Amino acid sequence: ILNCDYKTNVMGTLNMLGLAKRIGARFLLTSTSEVYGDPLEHPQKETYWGNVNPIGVRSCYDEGKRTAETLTMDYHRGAGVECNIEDPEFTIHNIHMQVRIARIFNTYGPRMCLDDGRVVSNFVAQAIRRQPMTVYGDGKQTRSFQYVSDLVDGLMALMDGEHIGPFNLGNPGEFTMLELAEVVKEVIDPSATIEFRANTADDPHKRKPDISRAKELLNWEPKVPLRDGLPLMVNDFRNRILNEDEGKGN
Ligand SMILES: O=c1ccn([C@@H]2O[C@H](COP(=O)(O)OP(=O)(O)O[C@H]3OC[C@@H](O)[C@H](O)[C@H]3O)[C@@H](O)[C@H]2O)c(=O)[nH]1
Repeated sequence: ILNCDYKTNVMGTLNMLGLAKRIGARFLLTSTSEVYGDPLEHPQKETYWGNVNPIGVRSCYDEGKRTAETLTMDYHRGAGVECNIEDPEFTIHNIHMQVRIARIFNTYGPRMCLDDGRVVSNFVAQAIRRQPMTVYGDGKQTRSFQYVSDLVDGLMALMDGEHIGPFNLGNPGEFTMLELAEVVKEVIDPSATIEFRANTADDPHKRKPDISRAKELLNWEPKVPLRDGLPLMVNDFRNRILNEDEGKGN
């Protein structure tokens, strides 16, 4: 049985590349900072090949996205070659597809799933519900959090521009999980508490995008720092959690 991540990222990408090739569409691959694995280079540039465990519990996602990048570049270079051996002329159509690749770093914002398990949505929902924020491991691992509207601007600049990528799309503002919990406390509830839990295997120790390439070639950089973006997400989460509670008759 194949893990869903692998099916989506490999077979899904292959199906969509085939469709894009058939209809002549420009193809956007929303790849991920996870292609860098537990990085030995910091911050991460697009030229870094990464440090991914090929047989670990996150491998289906990480390697699935890495394979998706490989397939996308192969289709771009014309590996989606079409030949017909029954054709006496034996014609070969070497089709070079228009592709774009974004490596998306941790992103947050309104309308995220309340319970998808990601750290920003977990901490915000927990603090609003007056539950302890669950910090995995020692909380000293870092991530760099991008507000959703910055990501959308970056993706549009990428699709409208002439460069293939890959491009890192992320906010270089880097926080430990303990620092993130402090910001959530400031914004939602100064009396919020934290609770330590075991971390998942192969969790990257640090992550921060080098966005020089996107700045130079896409003329893009994020505008919304965490302390400005978080309150916008909190309003939306408060409303939805309140509606949920009312729905239960609480
Ligand atoms: O409740 C939580 C959840 C998570 N964490 C920690 O927070 C960090 C970030 O975890 P997340 O699950 O939010 O995000 P990850 O960095 O693992 O992957 C994320 O970034 C790249 C995207 O492609 C992935 O889809 C996205 O989930 C990890 O170190 C994790 O251990 C907590 O401390 N508490």
